[in-house]
Parts: sequence; C-alpha cells; structure tokens
Amino acid sequence: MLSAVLVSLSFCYLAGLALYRLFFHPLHIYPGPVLAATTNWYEVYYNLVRGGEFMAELERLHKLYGPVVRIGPTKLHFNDRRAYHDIYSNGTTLIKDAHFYRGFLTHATESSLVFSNPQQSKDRRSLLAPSFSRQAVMKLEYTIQKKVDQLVALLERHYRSPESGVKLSLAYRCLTTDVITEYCFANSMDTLSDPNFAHPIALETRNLAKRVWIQTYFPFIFRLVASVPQGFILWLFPKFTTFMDVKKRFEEQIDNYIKNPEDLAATEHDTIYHHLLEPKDPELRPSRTSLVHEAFLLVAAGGDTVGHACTVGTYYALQDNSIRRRLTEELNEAWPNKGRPLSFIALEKLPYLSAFVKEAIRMSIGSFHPLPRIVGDETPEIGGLNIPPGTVVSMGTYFMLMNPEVFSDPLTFNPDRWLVEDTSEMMLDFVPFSKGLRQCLGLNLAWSELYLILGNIFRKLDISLVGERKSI
Ligand code: HEM
Repeated sequence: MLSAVLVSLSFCYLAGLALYRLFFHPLHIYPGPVLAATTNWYEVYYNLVRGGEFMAELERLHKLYGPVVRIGPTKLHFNDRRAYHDIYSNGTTLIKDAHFYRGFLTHATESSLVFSNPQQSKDRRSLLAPSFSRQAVMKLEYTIQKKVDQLVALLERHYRSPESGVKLSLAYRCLTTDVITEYCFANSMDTLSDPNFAHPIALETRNLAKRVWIQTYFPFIFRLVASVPQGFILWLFPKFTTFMDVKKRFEEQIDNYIKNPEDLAATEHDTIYHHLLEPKDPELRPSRTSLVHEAFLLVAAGGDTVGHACTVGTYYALQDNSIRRRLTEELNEAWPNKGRPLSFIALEKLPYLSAFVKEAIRMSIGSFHPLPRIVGDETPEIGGLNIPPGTVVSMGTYFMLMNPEVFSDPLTFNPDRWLVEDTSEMMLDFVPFSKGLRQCLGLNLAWSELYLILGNIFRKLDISLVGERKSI
C-alpha cells in the first residue's frame, strides 16, 4: 500500500516537474525538443549511449530550430558568432559550470581548468602564466626540439618501409606527452621509448572518449573507486594501473620538492613547481592535492590536443599531393641544411607552413564538446538576448571553426584560405583556444610544438599513407 502511494507521489511529482519545465520555466520560450526541455538525459543519451554524438545532434537541432536551442531544462546552446564572443569573452559574470567540469575532469578537480571561481582561477593563472609565456616557451624550445629529434630518429631507423608502417597518431601522442612532462616537470615520461609507440598513456588518451562521458555524468563512480583500497581496484580494473603509476610519479616528485625545496635549484631547467611552490604571496601556494591535480591537468590538456592536431595536419598533407609538395618545397628552400635545427621563430615566418598549421588546428577542433558557462545576475545580453540568471549557456568551438560564412567550404582542409591578403575576419573567429580570461593557458607552447613537429616531419622524412584504410 505504502509503496503504491510512493509510486503515485513520485509520478505526480515528475509529471508536475515536466509540465513546469515545458510551460512555465523562464526558458520555455526557446525552441528545442520536448524531451530536452524536460530532462537532462537527452544530452546524456547522445554522449553516452550514442558514443559522443551529441555534437552531431546539436548541428541537426540548429538546422531545425535556428540559432538558439533549448538543450536541457536549464540549458541553451547557440549557433551565432555574436553569442560566442559574448559568452566566452566574459570571464567574471559568466562562470564555468562546476557540475560539468568537476565530472569531466574528476581526477583534476582542483586544477586551473576546472576552477569556476574567477578569483581562484586568476590566482592560479598568475602562478602558471610565467611558465607558458612566449618568452618562457622560447627559452625551453630546446626541450621540445630534443624530443622531436628523438621521434624523427626513431621513425627513420625503424619505420622506413611500407611493411613497417606506424600509427603516427600514437607516435604523436607519445611525443607530446614527453614534451609536456619534460617542459612542465623536467621529468620526461619517455613514452617514445616504448616499442611501436604503444605506451599505455598514448593508448589511454586515444581511448579516453569512451570513458570520459561515464565520468562526466556519473562522477560519483570515480569518487567511490578512489575511496576503495588501491589493490582491490587494480585487481578489478587492471587498466587503472597506468593512472595509478602516473599519480604515484607526480606525488613522489611533488612530495620531494615540498620536503626538499632546495632540490628545485638542481633541476635542468625551470619547472612549473618553481612558480607554484614559491609564490610571492604564500597564501597562493597550492595544496599538495591541488599540485597533483594540476600536473594531471597539464598532461591531459597539453598532450592529446597537440598530438591530435599534428595527426590531422599530417593526414591531410599525405592525402593531397599538392599540399604536401608545397609544404616540402617551402621547407627545403628555407632550411637547406636539415642537419641543423631551424628555430620556431624562423619556421613561423614561412607562409605556407603557417597556413598549414592554422588549418590543422582549425580542422582538429581541440575542444569538441561545448564549454558550459552559467549566466549570472550581471551578465550582459548574449547574442542580443536577455538570458535569465542560472541558465547554462554554451556554443561549441566546432560551430565557430566550421561556420561557412567565415570559413568557406569549411569541411575542406585548405591552407590557401589563410594565404589571402586580409584574414582579419577569419582570425576574429579563429577560436580553437577559446578566448577571454579562460583562454588556453598553453597556447604559446602549442603553437611552438606544432611548428617544430610538423616542420621537422615534413622537412626530414618522406612519409606516406599505407594500409587499406590509408589512416594514420
Ligand atoms: C592544439 C592545442 C590546444 C588546444 C586546441 C587547446 C584548447 C583549449 C581550450 C579550448 C581551452 C578552454 C577550455 C575551457 O574553457 O574550459 C583550454 C584551456 C587550457 N589549456 Fe589548452 N589547448 C591546447 C594546448 C594546450 C597545451 C599545450 C597546454 C599546456 C600547458 C594547455 C593548457 C591549458 C590550460 C591549463 C587550460 C585552462 C585555462 C583556464 O581555464 O584558466 N593547452 N585549452
């Protein structure tokens, strides 16, 4: 009897909630699917069950409903360049949606990318920024070059024939993981040394998409896992070994610097810990947990993104002979002696390589999922609309970088689009690194890596697509 009453009450509550959301909620005036207006499970379904297809669904919804679509009971998604600039230029009255970010990066909740409090973010950025300025990147350029040389040598030595083809997408991820760990911690993971570039970290980052939605929508599972004894977890899920090993590695290094700060003076070059552990204002010094989380975040943010952009650029250059020919001709002419390195500054001056790198970044869409922000009491208009406080708003970078009004024939990889006289309109909407106060902190490092990696690969190696699927 009691259970029947409870079931009826729950049903009445859910029906009432659905009716409220559909007809009385402040967002009821915005178009969108009925299901999305009544439940957040709409997005979960497309990402989790349909394997990350929410972005394709968003594209379909915008075609159907126009530039603003209600994609959840309290969520709006835009496909309007004005709205993008309004949302992401503003870092203080529109803050990051903590619920999404804390799930998306469960193992790095106390890191720069996840902080939603603007002051907390500003404080952390003030400590990290000196490590990622253009000047700092150029000072440590040799660390990137060293790793690129290692990859080029490995490819030359072991993968010269079609029979010994290699998955470059893995090789690039090993390279970028080694670069970021050397650059940030002066302690490279040396994943490049793994035979066939099959280091678990490279494999894991490529497979991350499968796991990331589970942790985003059900973060409690990972918190539960973290509270269970480690041995039991590893027995149950042996794949967690990589994560545990990396965590141990970060913890050991951080503990050592906390206990023996004088060891910082002995590192081969500046690391993030030189700035994080000795801030001018001691109040800003991160906790041990936050240091570990920041290390995880930097490796995740800096490894896969650059590795993916290199993969995309290489693939298109190998697919289209004219792109490849123009790239190599320019490189051969500007860089006659390939035995000596060519600096990032010199590579940056090459017009075709620059156009090619920009196009690789555009086509690789670094952050695929829309980055959600919460409207505050003082948020100005978004795309000309007054949006109620508390609404979660977003616009996927994809819609900016694939906007046919700005990038004609957007699905075609076309470096020539960047070689016209006036690129100012495209540059305004070229936002792979987002914009405003929460723009990518590592963009100088990313640019430098992309020029050095792609420049060296196409100057020094004669590679081609092999295998039936001609993939890399
Ligand atoms: C092609 C390469 C890259 C792309 C496309 C990219 C893209 C982005 C984007 C779109 C954001 C904003 C995320 C958000 O608003 O939630 C971001 C943030 C960030 N990125 Fe990158 N990124 C790249 C490389 C790197 C590298 C190499 C690093 C290395 C340090 C890095 C570190 C960060 C950090 C720390 C943030 C958080 C900034 C903040 O919230 O204050 N990224 N990145």
